[in-house]
Amino acid sequence: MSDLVIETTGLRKEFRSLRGELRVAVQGLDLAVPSGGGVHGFLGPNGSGKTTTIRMLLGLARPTRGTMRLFGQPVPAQLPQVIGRVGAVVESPKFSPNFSGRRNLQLLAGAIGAPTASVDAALETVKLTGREKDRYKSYSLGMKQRLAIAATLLKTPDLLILDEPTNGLDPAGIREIRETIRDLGASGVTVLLSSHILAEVQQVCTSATIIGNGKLLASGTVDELLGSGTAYRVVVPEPTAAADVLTRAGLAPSHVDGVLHVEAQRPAEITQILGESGIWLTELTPLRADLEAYFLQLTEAEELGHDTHDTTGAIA
Ligand SMILES: Nc1ncnc2c1ncn2[C@@H]1O[C@H](COP(=O)(O)OP(=O)(O)OP(=O)(O)O)[C@@H](O)[C@H]1O
Repeated sequence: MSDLVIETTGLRKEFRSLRGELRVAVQGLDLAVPSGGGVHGFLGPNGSGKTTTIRMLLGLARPTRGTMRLFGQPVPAQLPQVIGRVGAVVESPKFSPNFSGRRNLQLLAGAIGAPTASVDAALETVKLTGREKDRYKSYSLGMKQRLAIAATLLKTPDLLILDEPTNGLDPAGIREIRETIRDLGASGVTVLLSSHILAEVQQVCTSATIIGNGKLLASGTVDELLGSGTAYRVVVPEPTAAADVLTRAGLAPSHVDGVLHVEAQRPAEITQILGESGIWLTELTPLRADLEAYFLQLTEAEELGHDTHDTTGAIA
């Protein structure tokens, strides 16, 4: 039994333009999203292939090549077996503008055979309680987006796929959606959150996959992604002794006012080397401030190396 909710191997999608040109939206993508709840970021610049990947996973587009699994089941072949466990907001859902948010959800619940109680529970989860009796057309964009998420919750999904859910929202709307997504992830639902906004992934996600030009660039927990190959500020009681130990282990640090700056793949490398010599850290801080530098570094490298005839991505 696979412990991955989403798994793609060598996934590829080609489009042919009206002029007959080949456009490769997704190029051999291996995506692995672990089960067990939490929010997994699917991060990439505009046009990097996120929506196309999601559409293929949901059976809305056919892959050119590659395999996909949801809950260990091959899709699209077994999609009918697993789709009941998946909620998705890919494009704006069609709600009746003159009905209230609650009435819209009641109709939907009736159509899919969900219990009436699930409507109020879903409204509460997305914090629309209090506004649920207002007409849909009076809702702000953020409220409409939260109602769309509520609609997916009626069938209590194990996996929720949200494609750029904060697009077009004002700062208050963005904050509310992010809180809702974080709460859902914490409640045990696995959420795939596609985004081109680095700060969003950093704030909301526990793990992430970064893509550029339809290709995998990096994947891991947000901490791992931040900690990968970075420089650290290391404070120890005896910096000279610590510098000797680190130098002997191949991580020659530089001294800055009694503080060491050390390049390492992972922070654990530094703690282990020093700990084994009986040197205990007072402080260990990544010097790179956020995911942004890492993301730009990855996507710029990809942009420089990519074949312009074969890809269509651009740096956001
Ligand atoms: N139906 C289609 N026909 C032709 N090209 C397409 C089609 N759908 C997507 N593409 C192209 O594939 C590439 C990837 O698009 P996609 O929408 O998957 O990217 P994205 O990462 O979701 O971008 P965004 O953040 O802008 O939504 C783009 O260059 C897009 O123009």
